[in-house]
Amino acid sequence: MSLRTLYQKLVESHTVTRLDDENVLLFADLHLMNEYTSPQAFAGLHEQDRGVPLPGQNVAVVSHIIPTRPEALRVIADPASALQASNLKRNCLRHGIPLFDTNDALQGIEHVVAPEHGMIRPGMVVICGDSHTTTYGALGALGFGIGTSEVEHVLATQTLVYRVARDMRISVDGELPPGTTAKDLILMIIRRIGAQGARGYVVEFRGSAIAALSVEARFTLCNMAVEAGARGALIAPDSLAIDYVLERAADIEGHTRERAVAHWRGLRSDEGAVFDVEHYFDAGQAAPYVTWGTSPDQAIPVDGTIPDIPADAAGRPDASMQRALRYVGLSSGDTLLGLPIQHVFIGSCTNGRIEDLRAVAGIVRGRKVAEGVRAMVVPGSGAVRRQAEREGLDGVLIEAGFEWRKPGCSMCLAMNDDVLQPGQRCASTTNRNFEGRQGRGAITHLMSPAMAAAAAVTGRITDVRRYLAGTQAGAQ
Ligand SMILES: CC(C)[C@H](C(=O)O)[C@@H](O)C(=O)O
Ligand code: SF4
Repeated sequence: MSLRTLYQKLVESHTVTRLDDENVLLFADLHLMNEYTSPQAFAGLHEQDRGVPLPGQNVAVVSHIIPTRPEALRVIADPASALQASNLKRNCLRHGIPLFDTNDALQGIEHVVAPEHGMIRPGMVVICGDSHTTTYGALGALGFGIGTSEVEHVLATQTLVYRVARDMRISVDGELPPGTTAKDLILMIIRRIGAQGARGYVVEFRGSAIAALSVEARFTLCNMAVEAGARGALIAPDSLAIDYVLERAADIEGHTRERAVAHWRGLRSDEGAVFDVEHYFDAGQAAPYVTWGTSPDQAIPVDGTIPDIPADAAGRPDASMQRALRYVGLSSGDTLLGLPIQHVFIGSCTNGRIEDLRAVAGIVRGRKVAEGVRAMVVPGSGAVRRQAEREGLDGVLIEAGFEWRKPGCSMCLAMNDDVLQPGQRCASTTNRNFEGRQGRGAITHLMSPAMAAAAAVTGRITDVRRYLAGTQAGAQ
């Protein structure tokens, strides 16, 4: 038998039938939904009088449009958004689909909620009408985003017409230097391969630096693989990933557990399997990365400078880079160190988990949010929020001057009440810095939670390494 990659194995084990040279009908073990990309899908389903054959293999959340102010009862003020949420509820009730509704204690962002309840298991295919479904590769599950019409197909059949991707392997060896995280690593990778660098590929991450990452850090990495255009991300499940799942999947016991673990341990690319493209990185080269522009690949080490504008053969300067620089109010040669920010946002499916909040609390403990800066922490889910409160992190953050919010997508994208004003500059732990992403005319600088925390207390983009005990590195 020919040697196969983990990706090929997952596709093969979920192929109901091969449709042609490029496409298969793929079975989805789990289909996640949000209020934003599901309404038309349900409407289409109902028009054709179809049902949902496997409602228990679907789960829905309300996350994008909800307010995150810490009121006891959250009420969605915008009528169109309120309708999306009530439609989702009605549709879920009608079909018996489990829902994490606006005011449920465990509500949150889909990509934070699903893994923390043990719903994501190695070897699964997980589909969702949301691009950051690649997150689940951290547990050895093939996750990817789809469009609304495809959501309808998955609801009706639990399958999808799927064009098989090519295989890319990204090997990362070496050790992440102090003060750097998985966020810095993925920003470094995206910067090198480009925002379209993995387009058409599913990326398998491997190497000693990947093995050393916590499961939550792996979520961050796989979450942002889509920002390099990847159609999926995978990390072969090791004992760390398997333990993470077992701790949360209460239904897997006894004999089933043994069989599951044996199966999960075998989920890896065959030795010698061929990848269409390979990239190699040294984690030791990572530094705290910050984006300067309007695409996630426009990133530099915090103590670096914004590159020159490249020109084509005829000497014409790159128009998209010119436009990005104009939008963010910066120039080639500028450094980001010391750049004043007005807002700090900690949260999202990239960096809204408990380890992220611990990292933030670690920096801001005993310090204050700088004068004139508005800083908020929006936990990725109710469970994260509760855990943080159990650890007293909320107290540390509130004492420092942060707003302690309820879970949701919040300021990751301006689709709810949390929106920046034009011209405001935000240090953000999210995944996209597109024009207007956090509010019309607002400027987003992507960075790690620790870096965003450092920006909060200084009011400027700051090298977090200056806060590491016993070092002067990066001192401004
Ligand atoms: C709203 C949704 C379709 C979108 C996505 O697909 O990712 C959003 O979550 C985002 O992060 O831009
Ligand atoms: S937190 Fe941001 S990236 Fe994640 S699902 Fe919500 S809007 Fe998309």
